[in-house]
Amino acid sequence: MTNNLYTKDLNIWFGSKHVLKGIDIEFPEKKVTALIGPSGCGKSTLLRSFNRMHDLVPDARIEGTVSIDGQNIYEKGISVTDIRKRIGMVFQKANPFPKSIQENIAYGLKLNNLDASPAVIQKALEEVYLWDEVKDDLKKPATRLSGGQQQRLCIARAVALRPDVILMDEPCSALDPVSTLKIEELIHQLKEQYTIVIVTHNMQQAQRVADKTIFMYLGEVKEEGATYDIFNNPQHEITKNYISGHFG
Ligand SMILES: Nc1ncnc2c1ncn2[C@@H]1O[C@H](COP(=O)(O)OP(=O)(O)OP(=O)(O)O)[C@@H](O)[C@H]1O
Repeated sequence: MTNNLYTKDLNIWFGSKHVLKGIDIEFPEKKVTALIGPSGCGKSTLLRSFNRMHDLVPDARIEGTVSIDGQNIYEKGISVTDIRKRIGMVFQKANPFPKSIQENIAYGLKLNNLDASPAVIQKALEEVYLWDEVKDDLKKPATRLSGGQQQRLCIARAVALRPDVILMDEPCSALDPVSTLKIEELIHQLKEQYTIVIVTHNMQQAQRVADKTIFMYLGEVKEEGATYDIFNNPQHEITKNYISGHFG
């Protein structure tokens, strides 16, 4: 059985607005896939659908399949907590809980009845290269960390649950260039263990981090392929115009 993430004829509406139209895509395992496209084309809506973030949006309607490990995450009776354990999410703005650094990691572990021992917390912080920076401050509020450190803590929080997939919605857009570089290096390391899907407006970033790139336009997938090919040999005029910065 494969734990590949894929969608089949995925359609999403908000009220009468048809926001995602017949999305059929596959995310290669233990690779980074970038979702790019102009503002409002549906990148975040797609990303959020992968861990059922639209469940609480009253006028959202979802049809089609989002499959992980051969299982449709929208099937009746599936545990959303379990889905979110397997498909973690990191947001645009770091959102640590108003708790200590160690409690930020322990919280999700306890919620999922997993080992939340100091050794497990240390390992998660080491994986995001934060341990050395915070090991003497584990009981201090996470909100005292810098923006980049907070974002790495949020990634550690996701990693601690040993997910199959990590979703990242513009994870560097609020960060300075040095912190951005650290997150990009971290993404390179993390893909050895996790499938990563990243939404980014930054074309250089997509080229630096992504193995595969998907260009979306008006709620549809216009073009997809190896990142090098999308940026060096786009098949559609609209992709070419977008990646060369003619609109966005
Ligand atoms: N909860 C919601 N209710 C109604 N409409 C929504 C909702 N969320 C998103 N939309 C609409 O869906 C469309 C796609 O939005 P989405 O945020 O997915 O685009 P995006 O490509 O991620 O844009 P950006 O790059 O600006 O973040 C937009 O027209 C947006 O207004």
